[in-house]
Amino acid sequence: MAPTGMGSSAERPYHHGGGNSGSGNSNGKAAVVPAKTPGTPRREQSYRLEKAVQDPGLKDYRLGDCIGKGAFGSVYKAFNWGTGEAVAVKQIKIADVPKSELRMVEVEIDLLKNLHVRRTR
Ligand SMILES: Nc1ncnc2c1ncn2[C@@H]1O[C@H](COP(=O)(O)OP(=O)(O)OP(=O)(O)O)[C@@H](O)[C@H]1O
Repeated sequence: MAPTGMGSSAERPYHHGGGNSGSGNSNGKAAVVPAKTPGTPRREQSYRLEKAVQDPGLKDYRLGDCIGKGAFGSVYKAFNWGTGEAVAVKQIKIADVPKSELRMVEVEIDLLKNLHVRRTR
């Protein structure tokens, strides 16, 4: 995510929703969004063993288990040290994104930045 230790293939964090987490580097992007409400279908089991790269730009967050995978990235459980908020961090390896899809990824990131999901209980 995007969060961590990066060359051109590394991922840079890009986050929102609960904290002041730094800027990361310029090679990848990550988004931090509130975790979905309980009961939302997830694919947690299959990704338990995959570990997130703890990007310095996400120093305010502790990244945990991988809870899902999309076309270009992985989503991890995360915890905001400052607020105690549980969030989901999506890491996208920019090097893996075809140039023709980059714009779409940027649009998704903008959407996620403005997304605020509240727990219902
Ligand atoms: N905020 C969230 N809380 C909990 N789980 C999430 C959250 N966001 C994503 N996930 C999980 O991570 C998976 C991957 O999400 P991601 O947004 O990367 O891809 P997608 O939208 O499902 O697929 P694609 O990348 O093909 O569009 C989701 O299917 C879901 O299981």
